[in-house]
Amino acid sequence: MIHSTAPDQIVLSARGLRRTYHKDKLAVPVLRGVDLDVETGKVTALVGRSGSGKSTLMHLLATLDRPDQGEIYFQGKRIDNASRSQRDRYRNADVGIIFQFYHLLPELSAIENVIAPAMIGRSMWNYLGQRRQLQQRAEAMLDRVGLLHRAKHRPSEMSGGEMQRVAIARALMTDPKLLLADEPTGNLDTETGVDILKLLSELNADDNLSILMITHDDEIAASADVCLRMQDGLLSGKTVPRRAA
Ligand SMILES: Nc1ncnc2c1ncn2[C@@H]1O[C@H](COP(=O)(O)OP(=O)(O)OP(=O)(O)O)[C@@H](O)[C@H]1O
Repeated sequence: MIHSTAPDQIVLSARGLRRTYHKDKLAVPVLRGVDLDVETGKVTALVGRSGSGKSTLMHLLATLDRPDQGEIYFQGKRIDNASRSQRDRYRNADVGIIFQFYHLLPELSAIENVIAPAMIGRSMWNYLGQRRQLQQRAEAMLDRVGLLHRAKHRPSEMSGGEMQRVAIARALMTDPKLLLADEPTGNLDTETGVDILKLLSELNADDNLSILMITHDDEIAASADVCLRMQDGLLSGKTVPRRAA
């Protein structure tokens, strides 16, 4: 165990996670027994050299992939072996997920992209009944990320920073407790990256949103509350003082 924090102060935890990829009869053990505690209300950075398994771990934590061994708990409840519908609920509502390359749908406007995941699993009638509420919520989230004026723009008409803001607004639609971010500034210039980090920091401070963020950037890692390092398929962690903005 990395921290000796009380369970209600841990939003997400993992014990003994193992994941081995198999390619051309070759076994590539990537995670060799990862223990992890993500503290509630904190920004946690996940660092490590390229290929060390950060994205593999993030995929397991997001239930986009399953571990070969080990357990994952969200707010004390086991999720890695939960039913498909429980895992869908966790992935679609309990956590928000953002990626380096935004993963927006190119044919949809910003606001349609923000609303789109809310349509998954709803019948058309159910969606139509709640359309006004979803629209209002999406507008509020776009406003929260400073992008309401771009609501009708498509991704091709937006900058990288703007697209990442749309992705963040989309992730916030369900009022998640935890944001999982895989290199959220990795595709942005330094200045835009700083703006996105400021926004994430505000969401953490104002809305008590817990954040787990993969980063290659030492400065970003140093600005987090906790920094976890992936090395040789295992995690080591330390708490760092958050630098004054
Ligand atoms: N589907 C897969 N099949 C086989 N090997 C894979 C697969 N996905 C990842 N790997 C291998 O697993 C290792 C870890 O990959 P992963 O993407 O988790 O690393 P990372 O730390 O996120 O790297 P980066 O910082 O470059 O994004 C790498 O050696 C990669 O080649």
